[in-house]
Amino acid sequence: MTDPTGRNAKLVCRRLWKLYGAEPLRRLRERGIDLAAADPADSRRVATELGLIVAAGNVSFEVEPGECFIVMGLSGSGKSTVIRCLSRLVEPTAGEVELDGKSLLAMSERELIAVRRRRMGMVFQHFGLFGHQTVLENVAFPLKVQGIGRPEREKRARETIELVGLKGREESYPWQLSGGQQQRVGFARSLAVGPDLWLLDEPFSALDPLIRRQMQTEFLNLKRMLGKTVVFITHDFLEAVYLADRVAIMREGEIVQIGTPAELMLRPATDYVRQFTRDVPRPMVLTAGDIAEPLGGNGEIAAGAPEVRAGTRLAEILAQVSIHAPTLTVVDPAGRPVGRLTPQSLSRALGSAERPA
Ligand SMILES: Nc1ncnc2c1ncn2[C@@H]1O[C@H](COP(=O)(O)OP(=O)(O)OP(=O)(O)O)[C@@H](O)[C@H]1O
Repeated sequence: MTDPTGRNAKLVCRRLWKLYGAEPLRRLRERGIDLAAADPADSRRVATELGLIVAAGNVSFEVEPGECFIVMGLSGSGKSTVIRCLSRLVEPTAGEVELDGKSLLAMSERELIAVRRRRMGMVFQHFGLFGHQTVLENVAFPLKVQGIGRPEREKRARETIELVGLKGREESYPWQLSGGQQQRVGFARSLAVGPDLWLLDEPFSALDPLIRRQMQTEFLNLKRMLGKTVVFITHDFLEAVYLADRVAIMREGEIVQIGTPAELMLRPATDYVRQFTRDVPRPMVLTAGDIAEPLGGNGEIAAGAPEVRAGTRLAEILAQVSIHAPTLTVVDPAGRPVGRLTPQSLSRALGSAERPA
């Protein structure tokens, strides 16, 4: 699908519903509800009256090529349901999922299996490794399923194992590895087929905090290096703001807000979102560009004002200048002025006060 700006979304999820309970579509129809056309609030109300569980209710988002899109929500909010619907491991009740403009819901079982095997890489919380197979066999497995001969699949598996930092452990069994190493095998296995969509369902939740932080950094490096389009599920807001280009916050099967980490922090749509943003160390997440004030009417910049790149984190700026510093000129990567950073905007961003709309 092409969005209004003419860009092509890699993945589109539109008006997706997943209702648990007996014969949801028939029973909703009897009550005059067509999920595709009805007002979502009416659909939800009637579904609830019928005793159905709304695991996903009217979920819509688009993911750009190369974007890391994180779905964040507390337990039971519907995150796993959504990510499973994207690959049809869970069959949606209604809605649309498109990968590169092609409907996944319209695909035959055969086509779907081919897409899953060749174009999607999936990582799960509990690693999902085969305990009786070596690291090499685990990673080569998806290639074996594709019918690729042993020499080629082992070559590719070894390359991917090296990519995730496990060179030398090819002959180990999962039980001989730490949790972090096991998840690296999970990553390698999901990447071995060279997928263009990488789906990760709470990949770090089972890891100790320190290992988790290390794996998050390595995930970011891998993601940057490989340029994959990512949909990532987490219940940890800090993890989401650290890793995401954009975050969708879910509650009771619905998306409450979608935005960049900075947008969620500076302009939370509801108190629910605001609660998550409270504990985030703002200087570590917000950048000069996020809080820059517009330049004057004719793009004037203060004469002699020191420059700072738009992508510079506030923590870095604070380490160099005092909060009482003069106004800074914010410049884009080409050095063009794009805004200004005043002591007031800086202190407002660091306090709890939100930026005026
Ligand atoms: N197979 C099922 N049958 C009935 N209800 C289900 C089923 N799977 C999920 N649900 C319900 O759907 C809702 C969303 O569940 P889901 O697992 O998607 O949430 P989640 O945000 O991923 O939670 P968690 O982080 O605990 O895994 C919950 O109320 C859950 O009980």
